Amino acid sequence: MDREETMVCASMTKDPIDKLLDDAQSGKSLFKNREVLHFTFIPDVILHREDEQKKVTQSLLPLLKKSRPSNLLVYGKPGTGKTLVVKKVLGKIQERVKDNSFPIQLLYANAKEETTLYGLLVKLGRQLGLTSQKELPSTGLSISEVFNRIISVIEKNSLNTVFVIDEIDYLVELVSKSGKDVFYSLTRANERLKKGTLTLIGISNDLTFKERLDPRVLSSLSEEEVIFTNYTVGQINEILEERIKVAFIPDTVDQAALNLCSAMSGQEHGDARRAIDLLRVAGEIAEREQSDTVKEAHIRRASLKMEEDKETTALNSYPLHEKLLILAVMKASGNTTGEIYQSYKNLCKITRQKELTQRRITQMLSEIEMTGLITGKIIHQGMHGRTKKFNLTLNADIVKKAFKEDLALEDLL
Ligand SMILES: Nc1ncnc2c1ncn2[C@@H]1O[C@H](COP(=O)(O)OP(=O)(O)OP(=O)(O)O)[C@@H](O)[C@H]1O
Repeated sequence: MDREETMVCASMTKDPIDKLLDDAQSGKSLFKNREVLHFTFIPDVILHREDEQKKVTQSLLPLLKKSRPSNLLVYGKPGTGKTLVVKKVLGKIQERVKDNSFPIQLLYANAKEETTLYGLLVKLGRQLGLTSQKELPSTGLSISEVFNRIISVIEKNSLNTVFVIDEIDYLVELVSKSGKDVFYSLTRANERLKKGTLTLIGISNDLTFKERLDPRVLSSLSEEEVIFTNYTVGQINEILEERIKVAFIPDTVDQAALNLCSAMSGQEHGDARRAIDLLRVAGEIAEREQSDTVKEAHIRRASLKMEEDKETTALNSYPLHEKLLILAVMKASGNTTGEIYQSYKNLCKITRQKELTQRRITQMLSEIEMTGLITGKIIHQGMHGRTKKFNLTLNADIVKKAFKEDLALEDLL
């Protein structure tokens, strides 16, 4: 075997892990600084949000003058820069007041990440220094006691606190399960505080959530309001252009790819988060392929991948019987509720699960329908009344791939 043949042979037999690592080390990178594409990055310039930045700053100005600002409610569609603007304004204020006698303490929690109101309050309490289980146990106290302990620390240390609660609409759900009055108390905490202050900033992307609030809570939560409008496709394009300058090596993102990315993210309501995510994923795909630039095709593939990832996450988060039911829709001989139930019972038999009643399964089908993974249509059958027919909206391969990890479903895939 001559030298060339030996090399060809070696590259054919190369360990697949080594090959990938070698390619990554020797190959060119398209990114200059990948971190700036992460959603927590705060850019120097926030484009097209001049008005909103001014309003949020004005509303929080009293902090600079050592007094308490009004509670503030910020709302607008997802990815319109709400969190970014609030964090930037608060960061700048904190920078200016850190040496004076009115230091402010920022506390941040995302209500969507918590499953109980108790959990949310504990998260805030920990940031106030109630770090031990003795000071604030993770479970077991009444909600009002947790709240009292938070208020006591603020008072004892004369703290000027700003509670930022992102996705506050989820708090409404948490509150409806327990502690209605605590939400009210939180918005009115200042009336109770003899020393220190508490300002609440609520951020929401559900424009209808206000209608679900108790009017008393609403009036104190939204003493001031700032509404974030949607970005246009052109604005998204400019936001992306700025981000590309700091994230990518010059001239590595094709103009056509940039335009497509803005158009895809701007179509619905101008979601800057989606646009930046799409660009990041496309960049990773292009880099993996060792392409010289990010092209339109990479944006399209990134969009498909993100859609698939979202569906896979949704599918995996279902409990076992919902998963069985989705597979039953896929495998049923027809698509009426009766045929799907028959198919579901078969799958229960194979997996040795105790089947649920038809009534419960019909209800479950409607619940899954609401998430969009299946669609239902009522069919009128003349004198035989009417029936509902269900279809999967997803590609069957995505379902199989998602459920592959679930050992209980092994025999069905
Ligand atoms: N005007 C802008 N200039 C630069 N980047 C922006 C701008 N608006 C939003 N972004 C970026 O878009 C992403 C989403 O922004 P942000 O988290 O502020 O949105 P949001 O309105 O709070 O969304 P959600 O309601 O879903 O939490 C972040 O990465 C942010 O840096």
